[in-house]
Amino acid sequence: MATNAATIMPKVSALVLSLFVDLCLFYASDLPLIRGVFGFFTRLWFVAALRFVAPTAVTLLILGDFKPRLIRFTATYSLLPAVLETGTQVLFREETPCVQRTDLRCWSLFAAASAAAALFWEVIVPDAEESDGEKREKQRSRVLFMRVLRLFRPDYPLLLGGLAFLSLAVLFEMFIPFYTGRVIDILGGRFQQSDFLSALVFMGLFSLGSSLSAGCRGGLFLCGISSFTCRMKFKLFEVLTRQEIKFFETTKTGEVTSRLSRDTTLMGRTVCLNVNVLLRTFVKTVGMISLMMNLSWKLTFLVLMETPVTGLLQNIYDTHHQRLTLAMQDSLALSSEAANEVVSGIRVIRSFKTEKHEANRYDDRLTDTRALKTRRDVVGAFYLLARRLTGLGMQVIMLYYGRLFIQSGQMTTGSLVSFIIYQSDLGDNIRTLTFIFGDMLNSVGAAGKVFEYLDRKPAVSTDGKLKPDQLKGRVSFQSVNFAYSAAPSNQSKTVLQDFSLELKPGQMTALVGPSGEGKSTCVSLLQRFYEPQDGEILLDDEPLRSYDHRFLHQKIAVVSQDPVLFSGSVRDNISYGFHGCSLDEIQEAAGKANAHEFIMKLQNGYDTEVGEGGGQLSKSEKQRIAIARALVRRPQVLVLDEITSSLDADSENQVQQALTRCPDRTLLVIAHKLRTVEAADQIVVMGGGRVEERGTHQQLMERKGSYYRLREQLFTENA
Ligand SMILES: Nc1ncnc2c1ncn2[C@@H]1O[C@H](COP(=O)(O)OP(=O)(O)OP(=O)(O)O)[C@@H](O)[C@H]1O
Repeated sequence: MATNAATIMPKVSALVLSLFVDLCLFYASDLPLIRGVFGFFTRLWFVAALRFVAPTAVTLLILGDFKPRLIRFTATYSLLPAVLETGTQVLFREETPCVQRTDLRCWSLFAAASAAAALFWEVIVPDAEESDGEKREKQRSRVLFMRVLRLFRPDYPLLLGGLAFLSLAVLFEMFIPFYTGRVIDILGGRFQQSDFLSALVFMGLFSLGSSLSAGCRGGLFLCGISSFTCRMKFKLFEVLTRQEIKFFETTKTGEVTSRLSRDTTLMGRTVCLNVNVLLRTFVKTVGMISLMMNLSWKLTFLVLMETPVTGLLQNIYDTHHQRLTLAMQDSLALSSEAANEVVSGIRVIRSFKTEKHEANRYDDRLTDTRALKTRRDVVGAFYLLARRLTGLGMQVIMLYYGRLFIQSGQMTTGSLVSFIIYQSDLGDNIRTLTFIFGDMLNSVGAAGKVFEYLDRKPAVSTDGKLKPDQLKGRVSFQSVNFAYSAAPSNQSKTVLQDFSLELKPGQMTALVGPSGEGKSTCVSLLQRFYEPQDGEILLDDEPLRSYDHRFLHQKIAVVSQDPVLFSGSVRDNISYGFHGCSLDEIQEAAGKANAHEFIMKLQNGYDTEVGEGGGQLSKSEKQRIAIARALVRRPQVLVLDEITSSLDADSENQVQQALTRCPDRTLLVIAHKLRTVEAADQIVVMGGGRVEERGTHQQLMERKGSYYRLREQLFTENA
């Protein structure tokens, strides 16, 4: 109860005080002193402004804020008398009874009319109550917009040039209708050759100036936008390549490529073009209104009355259009995602013969997009119809009064023609000005997506600095716990549990265990693709994360079971990421990997192109190039993850020999071939995310533990 009173009292006080102030002003406006000082129209509009400002100030002082609906009501209420009087004077050359004496009935009438108008507005276009979230969203849009503008900084000279030409183009353009009117007047009145010629020359000059400036403006803006887009694409690509592996596993390829190609382009274009449109429209509108006022201020006021109606139409249209456009963008993204999936998985699709199914799936998504597009177009068509009808109605009224003004000698035919040409553009310009700011903020949606990636800090940091001159290569996993997803909501199981392992320099360790026990996960952790949730992985007693990223990957080299090659020559692929190595070093590494011979038989030897993803080579050849790529950096720790599965016995022997020839290197091998594992100095059997057994082949066989029991399951060839 007490709380209610506490909230109601300030509101009642604000209302009473505002009414009091307003009534004082209402009566004061009729004082002889005021009438004596101001002219008729000046007094009307001055009092209107005071009657808007005073109650607003009172309410603000008492309540501390001013709701939009209250602003609308106060504006209508204070301006209505001035608009009515001006309109009556202009159109009928009479005064209303209300202006002749201050009458409380007039005051009540205006108050009631404004209340009715405000009520009508509330019912037709109610204020969307802005939640905190929406306010934050708007604030965020503003910040994003300013950030995009700041990123344009290197292109400011181009943009400023564009703006200068923009202003020139608009100014020149504005004078063309004026001279059109003059030509008509000259033709319709007493024809004067010199006047006619000078009007034509000016018209021609202004047209030429406007076209040239518009061309330069467009060119400079487009250059600015394309330079910005290139910069953004590069920046984004750089940031993307630094992200951790998990990011790529959880983010769809379509989404990443769409940000790189579509959103970066959209971001520069929409923001830049919106600023362009805003400035152009502003300059044009101000210029047009002044020229129109010059031709006939009465007609200008009449024309401006159309603005609230078109504003309302635009508001309704924008709300629906934006909603449908967003839905369409999402739907388009889904379609391109479906297409991407098909292209990348075409082999699987072919082998399962699901081409028809995939085509239907794509078609379904296209149908959704089309339905949304149709709805958006229908809304657009209705809006266009309503806008045309309003415009047409206004033109009829304008022509009617224009004729009256010509008859009474207040205008010439030429001025009316000029006026009509200006008017045809004015509505569009005012509409654009009213809504462009909102549009500008909405257009940063794409920028928001790009910034989301640009600001993303990789979960696995790569800012270690350690680069020792000497590295022994001792690796130890110390009580490592790891799950692919650490989020409690995610049901992903723990892959490594209290896992400890020591890899010594000069020793070969074989990691064996049933499928899915976490062998490859150990390798991924060693490469720092992921960070363990608990425990530590040390290299020469220092945590892996403290090493310089490039140094670490040079010292720990991994050859995986499914190596990836990039398009380029064999030589490029072997020296990939290890710039400055000589052909001799490359050939030496290729020799150790048993690849030199087959490379020399290729058409261009080491300069032969391997095709996209190494598609022109066999699996074994790709594998051997990948081994050479690892060996060329002379790594201290070498990891071979099931490489022997795709090598023939001959290659396997050669590689094995080459690897054992380097006595200081730490070697970790994951293999399913007993022949490979037998040679290891230590065999580690994994089970349940832990080390179950360790020892040499001989020791483990004698122990008759899990290694002995599982050997049928562990190795592809029989023991
Ligand atoms: N990127 C990943 N995201 C989530 N889970 C994964 C990921 N990679 C592997 N796993 C899961 O982690 C577990 C261990 O996988 P890992 O590939 O390390 O086993 P593995 O012992 O090397 O198996 P294999 O001998 O078949 O290669 C499996 O249950 C697997 O499903």
